[in-house]
Amino acid sequence: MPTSRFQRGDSVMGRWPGSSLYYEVKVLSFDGASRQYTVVYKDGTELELKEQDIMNISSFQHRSRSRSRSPGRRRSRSRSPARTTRRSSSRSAAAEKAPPSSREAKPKDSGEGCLSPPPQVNKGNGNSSKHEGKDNNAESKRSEADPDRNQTRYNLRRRKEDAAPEAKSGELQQKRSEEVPAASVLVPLDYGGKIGAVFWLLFLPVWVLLVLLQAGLKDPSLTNFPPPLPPLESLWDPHALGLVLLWILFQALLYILPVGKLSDGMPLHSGQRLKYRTNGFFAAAASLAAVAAAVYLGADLTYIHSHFLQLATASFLVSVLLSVFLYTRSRLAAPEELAAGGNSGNVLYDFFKGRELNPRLRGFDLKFFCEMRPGLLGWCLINVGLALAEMKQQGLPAPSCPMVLVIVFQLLYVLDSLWNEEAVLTTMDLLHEGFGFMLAFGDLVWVPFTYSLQAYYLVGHPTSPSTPLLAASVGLQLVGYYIFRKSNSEKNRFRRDPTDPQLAHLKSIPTATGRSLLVSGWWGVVRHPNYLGDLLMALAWSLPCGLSHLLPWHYLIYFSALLLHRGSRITSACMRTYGSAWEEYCRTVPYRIVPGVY
Ligand SMILES: NC(=O)C1=CN([C@@H]2O[C@H](COP(=O)(O)OP(=O)(O)OC[C@H]3O[C@@H](n4cnc5c(N)ncnc54)[C@H](OP(=O)(O)O)[C@@H]3O)[C@@H](O)[C@H]2O)C=CC1
Ligand SMILES: CC(C)=CCC[C@@H](C)[C@H]1CC=C2C3=C(CC[C@@]21C)[C@@]1(C)CC[C@H](O)C(C)(C)[C@@H]1CC3
Repeated sequence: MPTSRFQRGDSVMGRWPGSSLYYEVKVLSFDGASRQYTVVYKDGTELELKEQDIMNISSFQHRSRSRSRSPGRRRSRSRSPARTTRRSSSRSAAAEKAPPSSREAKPKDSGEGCLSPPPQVNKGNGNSSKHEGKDNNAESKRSEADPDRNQTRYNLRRRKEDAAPEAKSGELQQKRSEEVPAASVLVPLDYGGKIGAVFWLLFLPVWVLLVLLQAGLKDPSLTNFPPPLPPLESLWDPHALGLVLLWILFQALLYILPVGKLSDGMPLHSGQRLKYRTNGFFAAAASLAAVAAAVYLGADLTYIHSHFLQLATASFLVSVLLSVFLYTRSRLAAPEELAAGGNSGNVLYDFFKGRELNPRLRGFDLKFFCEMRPGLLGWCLINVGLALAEMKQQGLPAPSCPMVLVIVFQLLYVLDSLWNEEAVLTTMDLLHEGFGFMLAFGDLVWVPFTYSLQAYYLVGHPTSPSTPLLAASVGLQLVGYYIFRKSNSEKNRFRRDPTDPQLAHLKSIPTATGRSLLVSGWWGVVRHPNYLGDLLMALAWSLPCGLSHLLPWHYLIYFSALLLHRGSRITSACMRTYGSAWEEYCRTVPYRIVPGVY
């Protein structure tokens, strides 16, 4: 190899095709004509890499290993990312159980074998877009017709002794779980970075206050925005705080009761799987019984309407205290326990975004609990209180038709998420997000007090929507719910057990991480079919409130923005994790949310 930078036998870092991950490899040969190196990974996988994808080991920052509190968090030297990539077929089953993505890696806690060199890190993120869009339809069709093409793109050659990896997949996964290196992928700052975090920290609470005040106006037209501010002390009510705390503690009690299933979370970076008590439906039933008993004993639920701002303020205080607690305890957490991007070094950004991935108090999972219980069930309770307030205020014998539709639709949404609580364990927040102010505030304030805006609006603003509008609303809810549930369950089932016989008809693309990407079924229609269903439902919740004001459309507008942003974050993160396999997915499934449109 006269003109090559590296010689046969040299240990170098080789970039995994299409990703920003580098693994330690040994040079086998160099082809001067194509300027490609043939390299071999530690597990024997051979791969041809372009010259520019090979780097000197010394150019990588091997940061010092951090302390680890858990024996499960051992890192070892890299095996090939292809280790569990087996075949491209409708199933890449065994591989699916490999440990989670590099997205959970911590920049300051690099493993030894799989690294991203600082200069390259962000380059990979933008790659996907060039493959997206209508122009790739022809390519997409070819891919769909022949999914095996995906595998050949990686140009893998396996050593003879690895030729039948399926036979020992169980053992292999076990090893991978223990040995997976921490890929040191630097995650770009989100939400506008440090300045953005400060902005959101101030803006979100103020926005909730303004929106709620606006909804209380007799004429909540845009011309009357912003509404006059009340004296700040009127927002504070210790009784409201007591009720909020009582509600949260009651939900916590239900959560810890040894009732219902203990579900496995997805494998963590260490390979460990956390257990989650998924008794959400039981909690809903018990809450209903408790509220019914309270009403029977004389509790007046219209208090919720008359003290809406005070209850929201109390919840806000709880969310701030919780965020401070989460941030403080995260300073004591081992780096392995932090979410990717949860350690920017900027206090306000980290406080906002959240540092720790799965903060737990003796098995009590704070993130899962807050996301699924007090806020979601609180939203339903608030809706019931608002329906009673509507009857009282408007002198109705029963809630109005729009009110019934809105609260029944939303109740269905919440009960469905609690019935399928296990599926939440494969969503983005549970898998990748740190728990900080954004989620604490989102779960405890934003969800219960802004998601109930339609009902709050209807209390003071009676509407009489036409029958076709109401029918459209019911239709959208049913169709949206069907798409939402089917797609979420399909992905959850696939992530949990890719060999599930019910998914045998589906095609998937294997990826370098060992997990596969669904490329047919719901996830072959668009890349975020669950968002499509969710958005249709959001539309169904606003329609019964009519078109006179923007307020009842607040959820749809915010939610569209949230999902567009989430979609792009998922794209960037999956691009970092899955590299060219994700590009292949984007080519095969060119549309994101609305087939043929976006
Ligand atoms: N009502 C509300 O306020 C909100 C509702 N939602 C809803 O929550 C649900 C979950 O949303 P969200 O967590 O954002 O996103 P997803 O549930 O879609 O989770 C994204 C993850 O799914 C995995 N994934 C993506 N594509 C594929 C594929 N083709 N095959 C297999 N796995 C794939 C990836 O994880 P990996 O590969 O790492 O496993 C990806 O990071 C949605 O229905 C959404 O509408 C979300 C936010 C707010
Ligand atoms: C503006 C702001 C503070 C945003 C924070 C975002 C959070 C409000 C949302 C992030 C993901 C969420 C999910 C749900 C509620 C809203 C938040 C917390 C969810 C629990 C709603 C019910 C669904 O069925 C769901 C379980 C799929 C969903 C999960 C994501």
